[in-house]
Formats: sequence, structure tokens, C-alpha cells
Amino acid sequence: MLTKPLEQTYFIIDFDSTFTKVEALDVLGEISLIGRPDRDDVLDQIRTITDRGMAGELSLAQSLEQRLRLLNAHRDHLPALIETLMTKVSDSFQRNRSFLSEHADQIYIVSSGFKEFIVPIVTALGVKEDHVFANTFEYDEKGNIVGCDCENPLATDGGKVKLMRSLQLDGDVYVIGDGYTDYEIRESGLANRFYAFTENVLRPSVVEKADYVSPSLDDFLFDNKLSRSHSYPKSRIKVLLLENVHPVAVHLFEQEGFSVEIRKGALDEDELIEAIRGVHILGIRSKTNVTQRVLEHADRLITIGAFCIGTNQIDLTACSERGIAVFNAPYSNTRSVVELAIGEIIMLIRNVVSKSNKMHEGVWDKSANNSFEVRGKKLGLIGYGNIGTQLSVVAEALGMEVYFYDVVDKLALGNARKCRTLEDLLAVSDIVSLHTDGRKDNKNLIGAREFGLMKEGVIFLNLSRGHIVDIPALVEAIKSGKVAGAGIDVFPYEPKTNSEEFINELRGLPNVILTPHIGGSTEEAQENIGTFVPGKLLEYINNGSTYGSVNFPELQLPLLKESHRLLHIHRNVPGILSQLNQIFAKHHINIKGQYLKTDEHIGYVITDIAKEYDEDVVAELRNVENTIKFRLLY
Ligand SMILES: NC(=O)c1ccc[n+]([C@@H]2O[C@H](COP(=O)([O-])OP(=O)(O)OC[C@H]3O[C@@H](n4cnc5c(N)ncnc54)[C@H](O)[C@@H]3O)[C@@H](O)[C@H]2O)c1
Ligand SMILES: O=C(O)[C@H](O)COP(=O)(O)O
Repeated sequence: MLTKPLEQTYFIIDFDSTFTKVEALDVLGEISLIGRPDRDDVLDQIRTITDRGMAGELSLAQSLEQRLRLLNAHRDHLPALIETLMTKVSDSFQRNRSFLSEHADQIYIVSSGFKEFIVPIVTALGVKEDHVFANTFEYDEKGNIVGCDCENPLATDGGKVKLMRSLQLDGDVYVIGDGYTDYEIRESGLANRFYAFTENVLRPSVVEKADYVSPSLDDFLFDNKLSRSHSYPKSRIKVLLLENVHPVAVHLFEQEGFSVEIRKGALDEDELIEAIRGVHILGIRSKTNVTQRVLEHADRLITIGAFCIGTNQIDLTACSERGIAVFNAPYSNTRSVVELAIGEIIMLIRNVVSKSNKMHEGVWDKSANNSFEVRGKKLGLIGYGNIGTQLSVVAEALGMEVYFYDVVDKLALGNARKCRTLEDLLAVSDIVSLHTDGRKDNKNLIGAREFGLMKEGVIFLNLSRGHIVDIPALVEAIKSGKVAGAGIDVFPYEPKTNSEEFINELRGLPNVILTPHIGGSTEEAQENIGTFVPGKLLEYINNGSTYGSVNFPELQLPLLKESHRLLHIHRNVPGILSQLNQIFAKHHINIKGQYLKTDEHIGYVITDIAKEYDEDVVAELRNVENTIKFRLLY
């Protein structure tokens, strides 16, 4: 928080690696040294000198003089430098242009860089030209840059301190910068606070001296309750990703400026309770159970991403009741499951597994007994959703006859035939493949009775969820010969990590392919999921859109432009919308757009309002009875 009124507070901002992402003289070197065989070596030398200067190991005069000599630059290189720097303005400065222009009277740029390139960049974002204090180049008669104006205090050691003394600012002075010379202003007593700016570079020796660390300008503005582009600094949004989620997802969240923690395996309930505190976004796969108990400890959780299809591991009702939106990737790995199922059907019906095992023991058993083609065989699909339908199409292409049974009336694709009952499907199929979702009611859907109804010598596949099949009944059916071959990818209990032993009664049985829940584990699928799910989570976090959520009323919203967006999640009881609108009316709030969608548990109201609003409104909206969660987007 500011300690003096805004008009009596001055913001002294560094240029290189603070206002811009880069050191301008490094960029100038990249331009001026083009074509030189030793370019990379010289650029390395320039960077080393810059870093030593910034860390306080070299005097400023030494650092400037040595770098200018190595640069060999010319006046004609400056337009290209300015053009490049324009694209390198720090992201949070770009986002907060309005702060720079609205408070131009309080903002000064104090830099040991050069006005020739600083002025065009900072004035384009609203800073006043006469508030820029920096060096100027000296040129020879051919336009070569040969040095700098030595009379300028900023060209000398302790230059920023001398300059600040001469400014005689009457009020509080806050310095924002990444370098040691910025800290020196505070050390000299000419500033009240020094904020180490770490968005582009983190210098431990500078951070150590800082009063505060600002990972971005958003953080600085948030901490001082100043006008800003984001209601909450992105660096403070914590993302926890479990179960080896693809690195592309980590990259996407980091690119957004969020703080990301990753863990390789799944966590059990107590471990997750410990880890979930302070987390805003949780990313899991099929093995992490998000229970009511876990959610009771999720003090900051806004949204959960299931980086897979199944969401049966998440207590969706409890999430809705707490206003936590859950998203998954319903299509990204379906093809991978289908390909594995087809491969397994062929391997099992040809008895390849047993033959291969024997070969490894030195047994040559060439025969056609119990080996069949898939062409013309009857494939029975239980569950005709995204995977079942895709498998149906691919299997038909191989010449199989497809039958399916689904609890919902589904359109048959191609020549597939719908079965009226599960019993009808079991009676007709040579191969039975399970593709239902993992809802609790489906526990032991396939047990002794169902195996009894199948054909003798049936091939059985489960690549859906482990609890849907009664494993002792399957073991019995395999031992009796009823099931001639089985492909099982999912199990009622699955090891949490790769170092835990897999214990199951199916181990060691003949013509059984056991796979460690890898139906969706291909490079392609994981990368697809790693891009898709963060896309959904970011749309929700940044824009409020819930399109594709598995537990929230779905709303696809227009992008937020020149408005604030109020997101209100409440228990679905009558009268909430009118209460919200009464509050808006009372405060003369200009509503620019409003959207409402409800489901049986919750209502979701989005209201876009003009940027100028009375802060009391927010408190009143939060206090509306039956409010579950409230967020404000800038
Ligand atoms: N092994 C893996 O790695 C892997 C990968 C992806 C998906 N899966 C699992 O595969 C299964 C299918 O995925 P999907 O994307 O096709 O799901 P989906 O939701 O699109 O389809 C499931 C279908 O099953 C039907 N259904 C539910 N209960 C049924 C029942 N008792 N009898 C008949 N039909 C029933 C539903 O009506 C729905 O049409 C899910 O359990 C999913 O979690 C596993
Ligand atoms: O639900 C799914 O998509 C599959 O079961 C895959 O789960 P996984 O991401 O944990 O492998």
C-alpha cells in the first residue's frame, strides 16, 4: 500500500531488463556485429560485462566504456535497435500501459542506458519525454558510436544516486529495477522503497537487498492497490500438476506467468490434502482421487483439469458445491485407445501372446489351431461413446461385424447394429470390448453372470475402468476356457507410481495381455491433452468461460474488452439474479452485458460492467445469501 497520496508518490523505473525484457546494448551488439566471424564471442563478452556491472562487480564507468568499445556500433544501427526493442517491452509493462500513461506525472525513467533508444520506447507507452533520465551517445564525424557524454552523472559511478539528488522529488519515492545501481538509490536514503523486478532476470545479490520482490509490474501495482490490468497478479496463481502431465502444459502455464509445481506420480488423499493448500489450479490424471476431504482443504482452488477422459476420480458434486469448475479432455486420446484395442484383438484371436512367450523359452510351435482372422467376427461394444463409436468404424474397416449396447439411445455408425439389452450383445459377440464410463453404478457391470452369458472361447477386453469388471469372475472365466483371451489395461487398484509392484490375480494367466493403463498413453495423445486442457483452464481463469466443463453450467463468453467482469457462482435457488441486479441498480452500475446459466446444483451469473465502479459493490455481491464463489476479472 502507498503510504502517501498518489500525487505525492514517485515511481522511478529502470529501463534495461525492467521496462524491456533485454539489455539494449546486447541487442545493439547483435545488430552492429552482423557479419563478424567473432560475433558470438564478442556478444558473450558484452553479456558478461553487463552482468558483472548489474551485480555490482564492475563500476558503471568501466562497464559502459568496455561495452561501447566492443560494440563497434554506428548511428545507422539505432533504427533497427529501436524496432527490436519495441517488440521486447516486458509483458507486464505492455499489459499496464494505462498505469504508465495515467500516472505519467509520477513516473520517471532513470537508466544508465541511452536516451536515443529509451525515449522512443517509453514515450510510446505513455511516459513523458522530460521524465527520461539517461546517457547520450557521442559519435565521430563518420557517425560511429565512440563513447558517451561524460558530463552526464549517469555515466559515472553512483550516477543514479547523483541524478536522484538533483531531481529533489518531494514525496515518497519507490524504485523498481533489476540491478544493483537501482538498489543504490534506496541505500543512499533517496528512496523509501526498492522493488527488485524479477520478471526478466533474477539477480540474487539484488533480490537480497530489496525491500520487496516484484515478479511483474502486476505484483507491484497489486501490492500498492494501484490501477492495473489484472485483478490478481498472475505470478501468484499456483498451479499443481500431478501424474507426469505433458511438459507442454507446464510451458503453457508458465508462459501465462503462473507459478507451476509438478510431481511425477499420483498423491494419496493425505498427501493431496497437504499439497492442495494455496493451489488455484490442480491438474491430475486418472489416478489421483479428489475427494470431499481433499476439497475441504482446498482453500484457494478455482478449477481442476483432468488431463485424461475419465472424471470418476473427482467428486464432481462436491466440486460444484464449492464453485470449482472441472474440465477434461474428452477426445484427445480416443484414437490411441482404439488402436490398442484393435491391436490386442488381433494378437489375442491369433493366440500370439502364448506363442511369443513359448518362443522366448525356445519352443517352435507352428500351427493354425485356435488362430483366427478378425474378418467376419462379431465385435460387441459395451458403451457406444467417443471411444466405442470410433472403434466401431475402424473395426468395420477390418471387415468385422459390429454390435453395440449403450444405456443411452445412440445412433449406429456405418453398419453397426444396436442391441436392445446387454444380454443380447453378450450372446452374439465373438469379442466383447468394454467402453462405458466409470460412474459408480457400473461397478462389477461384468461379473460371473455376464461371463456365463458370453460365447465359449470369447475374447474379452477392458480398456475403460478397472472397477467395471469383477476380477475374480474374470479369472474364473479364463481358467475355465470360457474366455479364450483377454486384454486388460485398467484395474480396480493400480500402482500410484512406476516403482510400486503391480499385484493382481490376473498375473500369469495364459493368453492374457496385461498393460499398465496405457490405452491413452501415446506421445500424440499426451501432447494433445497437454495443450487442450490448459486451454480450457485458461479460458475459465482469464475469461470465465465454462464451455466443456463437466460439472458447471456451460457458457462461452465474449472476450473481456474495456470492462470488468464479475463472476458470481451461487446455489441454484430462486431470486439471486434479481438480488444482484438490485445491487447494481443501487450503485448506478452500467451493465454492459449479462449472462446466466444454471444446472440442478448451481447458478453462474456473469456481468460485464463499465470500468469505473464503486468498490462497495464487490463486498455487497459477495454477501448475497447463497453465494458460493465470486471473482472479479479486470
Ligand atoms: N485405458 C485408457 O487409458 C483410457 C483412455 C481413455 C478413456 N478411457 C476410459 O474409456 C471409457 C470410455 O471413454 P469414452 O470417451 O468413450 O466415454 P464416453 O462418455 O464418450 O462414452 C461412454 C458411453 O458408455 C455408456 N454407458 C455408461 N454406462 C453404461 C452401461 N452400464 N451400459 C452401457 N453403456 C453405458 C454411456 O452412455 C456412453 O455412451 C471411459 O471409462 C474412460 O474413462 C480409458
Ligand atoms: O481417462 C482416461 O483418459 C484414461 O483412463 C487415461 O488415463 P491416464 O491419463 O491416467 O493414463
